[in-house]
Amino acid sequence: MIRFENVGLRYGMGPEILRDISFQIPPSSFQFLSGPSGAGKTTLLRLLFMSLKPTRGLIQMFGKDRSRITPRDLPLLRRRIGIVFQDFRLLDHMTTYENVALPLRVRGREESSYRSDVSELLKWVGLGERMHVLPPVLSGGEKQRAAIARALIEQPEILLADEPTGNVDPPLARRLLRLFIELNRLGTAVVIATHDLGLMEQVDARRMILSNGRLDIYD
Ligand SMILES: Nc1ncnc2c1ncn2[C@@H]1O[C@H](COP(=O)(O)OP(=O)(O)OP(=O)(O)O)[C@@H](O)[C@H]1O
Repeated sequence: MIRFENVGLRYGMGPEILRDISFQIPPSSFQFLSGPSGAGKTTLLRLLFMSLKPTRGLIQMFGKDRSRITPRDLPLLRRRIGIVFQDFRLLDHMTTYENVALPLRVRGREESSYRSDVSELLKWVGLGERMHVLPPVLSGGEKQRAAIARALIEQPEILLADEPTGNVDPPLARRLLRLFIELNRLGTAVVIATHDLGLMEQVDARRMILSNGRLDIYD
């Protein structure tokens, strides 16, 4: 589904943040992406989301060569990727329901065609009672779950999550992890960037560890 070969990345004239990174993400796989602060986890997620281009190496996304993907191709390809950013990026003037429905509305879908899907998904992440409130009223964990629901509404083939348990207490972190595992069982590939060792110990999953620009993989 996704293949990186000898990928390198530097910002501007700075040092290479990622060096000779090679890995594949198979469909329906589950992996943690870890490493010390500043190791390049967010940078690698941005390469996977195609919001950055590598400075060298080969990336294939869904069988397409990244260097041949134009800005016009991006919206369609990105629909196959769900992403949860570290800072959630919810729109404060829209309700939780409207935030989650937004990707579908932007595509011109009629509300009647997706209303029940959005409600079901919000119930699945445990926000059934909170769907009509504005994000500023939500707790950190609720915002996190709203951002996850928004990333999932288009049924992506892969979910990328940047420190999804960064701002939540351990019971909620376990609950979010169960949600990701359940999603993965339903067939979605999952990449969770985290430096929470406790979280990683709870699942027997592939670990991709970044340090000093290099990537080690433990299957
Ligand atoms: N837009 C940018 N321009 C220049 N340097 C950047 C940019 N974004 C990130 N960096 C640098 O790249 C390195 C990797 O950053 P990145 O955010 O990918 O690390 P991270 O592993 O996600 O860190 P954390 O765990 O602290 O979130 C850091 O040294 C950072 O300062």
